[in-house]
Amino acid sequence: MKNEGTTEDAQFQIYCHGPLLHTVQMAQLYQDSKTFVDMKLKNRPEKTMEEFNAFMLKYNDTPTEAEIRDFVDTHFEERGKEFETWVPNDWKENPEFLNAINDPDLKQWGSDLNGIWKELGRKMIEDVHKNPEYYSIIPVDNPVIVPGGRFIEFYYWDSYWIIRGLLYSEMYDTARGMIENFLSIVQRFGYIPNGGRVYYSGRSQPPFLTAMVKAYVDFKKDYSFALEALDTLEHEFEYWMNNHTVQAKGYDVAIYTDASTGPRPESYREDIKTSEDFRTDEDKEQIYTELKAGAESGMDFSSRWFVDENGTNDGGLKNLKTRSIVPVDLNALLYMNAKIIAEFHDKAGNTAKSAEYEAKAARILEAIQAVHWNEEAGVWLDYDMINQKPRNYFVPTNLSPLYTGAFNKSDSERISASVLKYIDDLKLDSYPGGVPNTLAHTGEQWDFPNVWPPMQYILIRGLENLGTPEAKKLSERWGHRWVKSNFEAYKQTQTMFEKYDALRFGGHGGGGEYDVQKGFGWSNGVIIEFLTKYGGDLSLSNSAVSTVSKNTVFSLTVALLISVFGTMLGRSLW
Ligand SMILES: OC[C@H]1O[C@H](O[C@H]2O[C@H](CO)[C@@H](O)[C@H](O)[C@H]2O)[C@H](O)[C@@H](O)[C@@H]1O
Repeated sequence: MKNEGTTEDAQFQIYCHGPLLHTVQMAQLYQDSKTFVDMKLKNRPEKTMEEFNAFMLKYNDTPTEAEIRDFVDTHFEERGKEFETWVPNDWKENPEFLNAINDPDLKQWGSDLNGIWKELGRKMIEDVHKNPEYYSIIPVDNPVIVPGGRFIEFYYWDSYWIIRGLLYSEMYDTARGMIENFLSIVQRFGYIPNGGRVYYSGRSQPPFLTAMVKAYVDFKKDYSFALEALDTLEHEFEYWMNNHTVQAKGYDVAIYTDASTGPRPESYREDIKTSEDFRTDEDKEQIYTELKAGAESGMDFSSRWFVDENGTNDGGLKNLKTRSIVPVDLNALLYMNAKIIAEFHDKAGNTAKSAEYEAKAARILEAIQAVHWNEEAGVWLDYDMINQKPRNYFVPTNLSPLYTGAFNKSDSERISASVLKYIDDLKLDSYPGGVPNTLAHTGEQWDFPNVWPPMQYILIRGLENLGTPEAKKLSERWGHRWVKSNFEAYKQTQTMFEKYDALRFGGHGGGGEYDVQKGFGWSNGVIIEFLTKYGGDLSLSNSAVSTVSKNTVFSLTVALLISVFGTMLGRSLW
């Protein structure tokens, strides 16, 4: 809640929480709930609120849908008004990475993807800076590359893969500008919101800012940028450690959570519906928080966050218990952040500070080992604080410590053997379209059979990082397959999707609360990096199917049958 009577409060009541938002969103004027909260105000927020109060009085608090539509048309402009056309001035027709690609069709695709950056660029008009209270967009100085589709503003963790892609495309100024926006947001708000809208306040996304700075510095060999950013990176790190940690098994561990009130503004009606079976206001508020914590994890939504009465991952959104599950990835990421901050301090000659962050990293590593490593499963697992037990369900993040380096390198051989056995036991190598996000068929978008680019990246780079010949071989195979499968989808549709389908080579994903989105920032970023990495060896003339194991056809048939039966029975059989 903001100070009553202020402009900020009126803006908050319109876009974040209050009767106006409730009235409009429940009237279901638009197919996508996000449309309304992206619209610009025609008058100052205080005046809009005054006129809304008069409007409600006139219609006895029960205006019809047509009257609400009329109110919205009179007081709001269509979405997208905050941007002007912008072509990044550092865009290059022929960045060097294209020369690393041998296959002519893949090279052309790389060039197409490089061209898509121009379509995904957004620059705010001057009026946003002068009159920010008329908009839900968070003003930032530099233009950004957005994910695409309905996502016309920055998203925190998406930007990591977008920035990496930009760096391979040699768009250094755009990449740096986006990082500088994030640094300034941490300085202004203390943390980075989920996305670039005021209605995303109260929750963040997996913390990748420090890794963004590291990526930039590694590309440009420009440590001075890291040193300028260092205070802010520490600030963000401490924000997570101070506001997101709980105790599990006697260790301080981080969880995803949320600090706002009410349903998600951008999915308001959907959250009200989910809360219908909860009786008290307090219980409704609890489920809203679980939903928003799920959004903070980036995996909104997934059986990963369901805990039913038996302590399993069965159920649906009503069973969300995001805040009671200690997530492997968040703790692994915080470990990586502490290590990078220690490295930057070391470069700056701040020996004591460097040691301080090394010690923080060591404590996080100890907690990851004690809370998440599971000898029986042979991998890291999320931890259920309600039932005080590990959650033995597959999510790619179970392998995320490999990517962030949160494992004991001297143990690589042993870890490699057990992780590869885990992959084999779960037949994770058997899906032609990539490794699914979970094995639970719930209809949620972060569940089976959807495959997400950031998770393929973390798996592929993590196995490479593990460093044994077997792990590296699998990493490469999955890398090749991911490129070929994305290419197949592109060849058929001329489109890059936000998510793909494990069961179909070249198939795109679906499910969840909105239609599959096209564009798409992180998908393009991951492919540009992988084309650079594998482009010398990859050829489209090798049959796609030859890149997957011999079990594929059998496993695929079984997977399809289970999916079909699961859908017929209306529940997960996975
Ligand atoms: O409107 C529903 C949700 O949409 C976003 O989440 C999804 O898209 C993001 C942008 O690509 C991505 O970062 C996230 O992982 C996706 O699940 C948004 O981030 C959510 O807060 C929002 O409720």
